[in-house]
Amino acid sequence: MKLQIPKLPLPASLIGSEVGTFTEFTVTQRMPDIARRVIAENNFSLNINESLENLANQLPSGYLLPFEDDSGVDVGDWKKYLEPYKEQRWIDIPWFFAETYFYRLILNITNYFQSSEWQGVDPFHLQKSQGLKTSLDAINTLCYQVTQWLQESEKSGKTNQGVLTTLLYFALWGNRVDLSLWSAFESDRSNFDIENQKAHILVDDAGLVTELLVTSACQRVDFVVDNAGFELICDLCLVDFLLGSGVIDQIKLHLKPHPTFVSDAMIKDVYDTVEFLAASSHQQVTNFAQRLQAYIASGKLILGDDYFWTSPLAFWEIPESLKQELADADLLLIKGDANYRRLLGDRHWDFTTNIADIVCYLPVPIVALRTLKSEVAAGLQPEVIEKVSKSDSDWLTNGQWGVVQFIE
Ligand SMILES: O=P(O)(O)OC[C@H]1O[C@](O)(CO)[C@@H](O)[C@@H]1O
Repeated sequence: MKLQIPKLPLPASLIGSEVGTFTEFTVTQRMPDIARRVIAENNFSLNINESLENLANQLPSGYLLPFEDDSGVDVGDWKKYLEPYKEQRWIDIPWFFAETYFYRLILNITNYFQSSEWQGVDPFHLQKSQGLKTSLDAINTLCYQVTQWLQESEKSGKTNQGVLTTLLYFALWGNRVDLSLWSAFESDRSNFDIENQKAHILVDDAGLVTELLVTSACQRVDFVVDNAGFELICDLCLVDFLLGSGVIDQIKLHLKPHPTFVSDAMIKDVYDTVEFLAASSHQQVTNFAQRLQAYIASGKLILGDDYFWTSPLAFWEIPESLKQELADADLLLIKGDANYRRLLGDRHWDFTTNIADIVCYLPVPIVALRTLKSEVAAGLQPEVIEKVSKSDSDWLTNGQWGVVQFIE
């Protein structure tokens, strides 16, 4: 029988008061910057902006701000989550809690849930839409490429495992902080530098994943989605190929129920993205949008959200109903750094810990596609750690290194 929690004793959580860490830098500097960017990029009232500024000021050394009832359906849950941390400083509580609460508090302050002129206003809308506009060339190229791959697979009557691997890599690198690795691809699509991509992957189980998809009778794959923007496009290309080539019958995307972590995708972001693609002047892009619309209309592509995904809970604290739903899938694809942190409970595991001894609580095989943007990891070989840390002192947080980790 599957365990409900990690097999190993839990190490300490990452917290903001760990001097000199990226965690400290995030809580004391990056999060205040994000709060101030919300002020700059929106037209909220003076009152709201003052409260956001107050939040920004409190983060480096101040105490958690109280949570006012704002008619969000998760208010009762948050009151419970907050109980153990009352009257504590932001830098003294677990980092994952601090971040999820911070984003929820921004919505609380900006009246996201309350009936007011700001109800439903996504404070990160500008950044999400810019993410799409700045990657137009890469989107065109990628859509063209996927269409070709689909045609080839239709002609040959079989699925090219190499193509699937490449699409998994796209889904992985779509999560990078910058798109510099794409430059070769953009200028010459036949010259997409797979070798260079591979050299930056610290654990690469892509072969195991494509083998599972192609050779076993996989019918449904679920994605725990991360960011809107270019990353979501890469994910949707993988979705398109899996459904269009008939490898998989059904895919469910698990999305966030409200704005969080700046660019995390919600159901409305998927629809906005499809609309954006449908308005393109390039036929390969509009065709891609039409295929996505058809998958959604036929129920081959399902979009769902759940408040667990915006909660401060570790992955093993997943509600039973959602866990049962994930059990319907043959493979769970987990995207991005924050979801990976949730998988590991955002704790100080030794980086060489067998990841299967931590993530032993899910009812389905999973693959984590994650570029490293935090000091959390497991399942790395000691020689890999030695090599990468010698070549890049910021390897844990600069988003230039990735993992494709499969756990059965
Ligand atoms: O979009 P991703 O890959 O989940 O990255 C978000 C991550 O980035 C960070 O903001 C750090 O850069 C973390 O707080 C978080 O884990």
